[in-house]
Amino acid sequence: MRICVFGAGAIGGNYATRLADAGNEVSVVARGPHLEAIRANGLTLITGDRKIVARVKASDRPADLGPQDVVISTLKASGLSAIADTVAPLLGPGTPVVFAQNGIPWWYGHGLGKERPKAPDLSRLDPGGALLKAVGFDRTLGGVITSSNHVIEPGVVRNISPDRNVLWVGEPDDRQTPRIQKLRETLIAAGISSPSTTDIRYDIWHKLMANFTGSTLCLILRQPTTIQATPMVNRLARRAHAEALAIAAANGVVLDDSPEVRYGPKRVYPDHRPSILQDYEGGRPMEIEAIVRAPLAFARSAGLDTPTLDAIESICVSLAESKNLYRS
Ligand SMILES: NC(=O)C1=CN([C@@H]2O[C@H](COP(=O)(O)OP(=O)(O)OC[C@H]3O[C@@H](n4cnc5c(N)ncnc54)[C@H](OP(=O)(O)O)[C@@H]3O)[C@@H](O)[C@H]2O)C=CC1
Ligand SMILES: CC(C)(CO)C(=O)C(=O)O
Repeated sequence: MRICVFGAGAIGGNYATRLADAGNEVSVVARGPHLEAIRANGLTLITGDRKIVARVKASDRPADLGPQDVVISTLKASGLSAIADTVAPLLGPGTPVVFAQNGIPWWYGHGLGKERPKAPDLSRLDPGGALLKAVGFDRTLGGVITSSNHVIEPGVVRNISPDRNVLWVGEPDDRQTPRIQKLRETLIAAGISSPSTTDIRYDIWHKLMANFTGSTLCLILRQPTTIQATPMVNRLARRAHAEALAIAAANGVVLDDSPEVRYGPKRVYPDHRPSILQDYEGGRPMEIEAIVRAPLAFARSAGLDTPTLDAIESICVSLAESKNLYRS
């Protein structure tokens, strides 16, 4: 399969290396020293005691890479304008674009079943409707990630969750189409788990519980995910979690996500600095809109009180704005 991974950083580097190693014709859109290193030495993934090196075509100009069977965007939600501006040369007549990311995606309101309330205004996730114009809903596929990765030096990605390396993919209206089936088979053959899903929004909200109620606290405390093992922080995470569950439920997504499993004593905390904290520390634009503010827009449209999450929101926004990494 001809696959372009657009934004092959921590997550995309992991997926691109595995997909290339499995025999697909993989190209990547990357930039800066990371791009130079990929061109010089290939893309390297270190996972457990394995080291996989893949030679992939790499460019910062999608026009160099040509039409694809599928494009997988692993850009930050805050960086998706790159897709809007430059994706066109990667698109053949039927090329789908998977938006693999954390948080509420820009297309969430499209394909929403009638049994669920209308989504709130999410236009800040796609300013000016640029993604809609450049990609369109027909090509759009959702992608939900569970995998912990860091770019440890240009061209080299370390995966610290070798047993959890998942990419759920789904149509916005949850139809089980041949293109979803084929994509899942391709991912699975490359060692990326891709369970079938009949409700991609369930997976979006389920993953969001980790980022909205846990990564945000790591950001505030500038600590890895292990902070949730501290009793007082753990109580705060549980309060945030209860509010977030209520937001999802009010929007028709009833999650099977018990606080005991997510924040209970049996939980094993990987020593991972969540990507939103990595961005803050690295001075990169932060996914505040998709991970914090959009979910709270759902709370407001449902008339819910969310005092804990409101406090978390105000601190996260203030931190991000203080470094110019987000603008309200
Ligand atoms: N990292 C993790 O462990 C996890 C991340 N996620 C989610 O996955 C998504 C991707 O995150 P992650 O992989 O960490 O992000 P990264 O920043 O590591 O990867 C994105 C890559 O895209 C590059 N890029 C951005 N804009 C362009 C452009 N215009 N042209 C070429 N390259 C570009 C970035 O380059 P540059 O560095 O120069 O900006 C970077 O290398 C996010 O939604 C994140 O929340 C989900 C689970 C875990
Ligand atoms: C949940 C977590 C922390 C790891 O998968 C993540 O999504 C991130 O780093 O953004």
